[in-house]
Amino acid sequence: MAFAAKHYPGAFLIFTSSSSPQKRNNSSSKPTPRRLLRLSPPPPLRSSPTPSRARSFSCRAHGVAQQSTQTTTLTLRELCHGRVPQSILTRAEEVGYVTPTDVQEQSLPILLSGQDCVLHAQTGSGKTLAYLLAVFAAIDFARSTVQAIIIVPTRELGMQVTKVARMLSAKPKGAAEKSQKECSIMTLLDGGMLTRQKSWLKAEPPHIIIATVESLCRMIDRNRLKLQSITILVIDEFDYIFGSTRQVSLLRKLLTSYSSSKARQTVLASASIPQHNRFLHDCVQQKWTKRDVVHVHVHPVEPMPPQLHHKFLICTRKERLQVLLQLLDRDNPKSAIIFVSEQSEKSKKEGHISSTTLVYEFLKDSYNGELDVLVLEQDMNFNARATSFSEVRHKGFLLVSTDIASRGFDLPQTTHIYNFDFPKTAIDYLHRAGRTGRNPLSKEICTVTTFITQEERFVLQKFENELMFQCEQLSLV
Ligand SMILES: Nc1ncnc2c1ncn2[C@@H]1O[C@H](COP(=O)(O)OP(=O)(O)OP(=O)(O)O)[C@@H](O)[C@H]1O
Repeated sequence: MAFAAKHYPGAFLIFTSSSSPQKRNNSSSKPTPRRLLRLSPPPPLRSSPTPSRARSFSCRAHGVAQQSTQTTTLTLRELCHGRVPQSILTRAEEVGYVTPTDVQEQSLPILLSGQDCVLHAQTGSGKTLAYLLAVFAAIDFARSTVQAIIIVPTRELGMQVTKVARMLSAKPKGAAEKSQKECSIMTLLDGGMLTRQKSWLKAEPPHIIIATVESLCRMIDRNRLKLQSITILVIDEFDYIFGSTRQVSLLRKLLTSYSSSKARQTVLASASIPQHNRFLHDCVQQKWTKRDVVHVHVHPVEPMPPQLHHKFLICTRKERLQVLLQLLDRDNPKSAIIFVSEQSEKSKKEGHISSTTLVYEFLKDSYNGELDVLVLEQDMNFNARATSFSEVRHKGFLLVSTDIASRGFDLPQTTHIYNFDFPKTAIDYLHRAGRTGRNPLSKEICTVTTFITQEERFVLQKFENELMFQCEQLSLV
């Protein structure tokens, strides 16, 4: 750190700290990553007239000398002490959140100090709890104004985050009836007229709003909602929202015109940030965040959870359904998600059957009611989507889905992922694979199997290099 500060004043600083010895040992059997963590800081962005003061924290430097041997044995309660209300911490313990995960351990001191933060850590690593604790620390329950906004890319992720937030803000067991004012949480998600929310905003504004960017901006544009009192703005899966041409302009408005980065704490979370140095620079330049935004980058040389086993199988498209059935029989998954590609507009117009329907119908016939087969895709109406989403929550299932389920979906019982159709990009692979292995404190092995044609082997190899994992070939018997 001293070296970086001396040689690159005002540039990105990379801090390297080790995780606990136990956690380090877990990764010792992993294949050697093909890229090593760069320990020296990148050169300053000379083209930038405003030097960025963003800082990067990287923990668990893999395969390089450790600069620090610091280990944390603090519990979540100790990490949050004096910042997060006691009732929230008690609830967190009641639902089983006692030991912090790596990303929580690294980010909470920064988040709870009120600094802007880019949370960059593997899928299933516990980013949601980290930012929710920061939200609860930032709001004053006694004030009836909207103080926190959490932006999510999809309705399903919004429902999930709301569930966790409400679980944390519920009254702890045995707490006095009126120990403190309750935290109210409203959702503004796509689908529906949001009539109830309009009256709610008028009568007594909630403390926290969890919203998709389009629904939130619609409320602001119609003067139903003002953001002058917000103290914290979180954008979950922000790289996905920035990547959507429909949503990006609204997001920019939200970050700069509807509220100012100076007046709020801004937290951006994702497991994938392509060109993250460039992105941090943009955050400062575009005034999406304050200049001292911190980049908490956990496991930078291991973008995917270590407990995932990656396999691939070469077969023709015609063989795929039968091969899927064979694999399901052999793997006997507790629960599995089968990812298929979204049907193109052209294919719809030509009247072809979608991959989702094809696989769903096939599996339903094959299992004949023995196993719950569900489907989720963009084109379904919101009620049907909500039904599928709540049905998969509590039991074993086979969920056939497009990439709509690949971001943020937390179904910890999922033991297997099948890429029935090949993911378009390495980032898509990472997020699909990340729907399994979602118990950050467990070492249970979960499997990701990708069906490819001979021609697609080359592309999968590229994904392996980019995401630093190894894929084992399965053969057909
Ligand atoms: N401290 C903790 N102790 C035990 N379980 C935890 C802890 N923190 C989070 N979890 C659990 O880990 C799982 C994954 O957490 P979460 O959904 O926050 O991951 P994420 O980092 O947001 O992943 P993604 O990038 O895929 O959205 C959840 O089931 C959550 O309940």
